[in-house]
Amino acid sequence: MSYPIKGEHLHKRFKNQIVLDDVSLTLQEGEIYGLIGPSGAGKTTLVRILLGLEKADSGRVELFEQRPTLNAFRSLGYMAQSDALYNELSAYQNLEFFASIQGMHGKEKRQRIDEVAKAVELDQDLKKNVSNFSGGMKRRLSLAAALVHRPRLYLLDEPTVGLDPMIRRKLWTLFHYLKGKGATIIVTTHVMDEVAQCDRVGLLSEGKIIAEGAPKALTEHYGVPSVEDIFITIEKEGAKK
Ligand SMILES: Nc1ncnc2c1ncn2[C@@H]1O[C@H](COP(=O)(O)OP(=O)(O)OP(=O)(O)O)[C@@H](O)[C@H]1O
Repeated sequence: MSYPIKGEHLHKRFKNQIVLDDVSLTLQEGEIYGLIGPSGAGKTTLVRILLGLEKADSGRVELFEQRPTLNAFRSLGYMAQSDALYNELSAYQNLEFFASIQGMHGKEKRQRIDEVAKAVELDQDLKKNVSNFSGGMKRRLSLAAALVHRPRLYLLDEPTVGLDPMIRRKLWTLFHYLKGKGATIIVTTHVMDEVAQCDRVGLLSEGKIIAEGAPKALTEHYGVPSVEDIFITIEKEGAKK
């Protein structure tokens, strides 16, 4: 079994606030791993450190079992929480830009842009300027940009925020399809019905992973109806000590 991503003993502080406190996690190839936690728990910071966009104060990150290299970064697809799109360009031009910086060109690039645009149901909107897009359309375009170079590992930070339930469901079908093709996905979410679709979840609270495992096994272990209740149970246990 190979590990597309491994973070060991990660610590991060912003000024005197401890944001990550000895976090370790290892993703297995071909799994969907959900990073769950209340607002401010440190999910985005963790994802950014795993990606190399933020530096940990201490700890170690490996991508595809090596210290991160530029080549390894080319195998990543990142969808940030806020859309990093060019508003004055069309959706097509945006995808063309992201495909080009990943070294794609010619017919392959054009075909791939059509493919990813269809996958997120924006194929009819490719000529429109992004400034005319709704929030949900921008989210979908950001996802298409993360998919365009066929990465092996996806880091998706709240990919479905602001999307209606139908589109959300379709995107999850797409995530399962990507997984079926061998991709590994780490996804942050607040949406509890999405949690159940993950192979494993890590519960992040105040900068620590307080529980990790398959959603069903976790809820059974804690004897609670939902993953959300695990946070409450652990908090109550902590308060008793
Ligand atoms: N660049 C920064 N400078 C200072 N503080 C920061 C910075 N980035 C994040 N923080 C703080 O670190 C904490 C964790 O933030 P982070 O964005 O990782 O949380 P999150 O779990 O992703 O939250 P959300 O679900 O709301 O996106 C927050 O208190 C945030 O204010």
